[in-house]
Amino acid sequence: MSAPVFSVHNLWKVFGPKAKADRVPGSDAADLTADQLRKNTGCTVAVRDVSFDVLAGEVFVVMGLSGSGKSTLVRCLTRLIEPTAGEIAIDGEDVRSMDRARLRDLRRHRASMVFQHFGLLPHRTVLDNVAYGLEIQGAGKAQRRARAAEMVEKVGLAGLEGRRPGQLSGGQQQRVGLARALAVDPEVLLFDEPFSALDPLIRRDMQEEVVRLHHDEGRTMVFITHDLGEALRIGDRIALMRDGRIVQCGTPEEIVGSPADDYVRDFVRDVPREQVLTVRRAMRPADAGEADAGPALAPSTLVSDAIEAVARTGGPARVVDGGRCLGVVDHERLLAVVAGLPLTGAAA
Ligand SMILES: Nc1ncnc2c1ncn2[C@@H]1O[C@H](COP(=O)(O)OP(=O)(O)OP(=O)(O)O)[C@@H](O)[C@H]1O
Repeated sequence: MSAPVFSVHNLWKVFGPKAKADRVPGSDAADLTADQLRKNTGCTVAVRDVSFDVLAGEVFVVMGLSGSGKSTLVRCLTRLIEPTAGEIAIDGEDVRSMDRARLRDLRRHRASMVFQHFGLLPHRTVLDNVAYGLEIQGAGKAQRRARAAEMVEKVGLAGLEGRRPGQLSGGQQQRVGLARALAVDPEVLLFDEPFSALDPLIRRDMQEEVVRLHHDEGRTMVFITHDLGEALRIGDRIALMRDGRIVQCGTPEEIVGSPADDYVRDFVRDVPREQVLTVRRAMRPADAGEADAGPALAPSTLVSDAIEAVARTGGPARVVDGGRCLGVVDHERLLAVVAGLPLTGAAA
């Protein structure tokens, strides 16, 4: 397992008069309903006793309905919003005790944010917009133009360097925002619902772009979305938030295959399970003779692909890893996944 980049422990953010807000974490007041707390103290709990790690090289998605606390949580990571209580570390360094200079360095070099509203400078060209972050960092002109040109190419905007943001589509503008964040080569990219203003096709395009960039570079990413489909497509792990809490944190397969409670179960109810769950989860132990016959599938094969293999041959398929048969999937197991039935007697 890789090392954590961000490590968050018992984090709280309570909005409201500071003297009152500071007393809420861990107190009885924290258990009041949102309405009662607001009436009694003027405070709102946006993030409530949250702990998680973001591991090096992963896409960590923070998902939840509007108002669940996603933006507040992610803004707390670099103290764009000051946390009320708890601990945050980046590469083991305490973020809450950083002074202004160190914080500036954190935001400029180590954890850059890509916002939903791209924040592009309207009178500057694409190239100059991309170079902007480097300019703030104090890089020389030749160096920043060369680096910006490389990033423009990387996000698929080659040829449009000289345009102004107003001459670009929404998707292209978002690519400029992405290139600008990448140009400073941050350790972590933080995305706050970057694609929610885009139409669905362009949005899909940008999701693929993020996944591609991630595969090419292995850069750590924290990605906020309220769209479950988006979370499942791009997330290595997903933290699902509700009322400021993380109700479940896990891989898409864990969230869809083993929802932690009724809220999560309801949230993922309409997900096509066969497109998220793998045969590793669906398989059962092989009976005598089954370990040597039938098509072989890697454990990471999606159930939807396994259905095709099993339908074609008529018999069970083997789940094979490094030459070893881990178990088998047959019609019954695969149908149980599609139907959302519990998988009893799993092989692993
Ligand atoms: N500056 C603020 N002052 C008071 N309350 C706030 C402030 N910012 C956010 N909140 C409240 O904190 C809670 C969490 O808000 P937040 O914006 O983090 O949610 P979100 O999940 O990002 O929502 P969305 O998807 O709509 O952006 C909400 O109840 C919100 O009203």
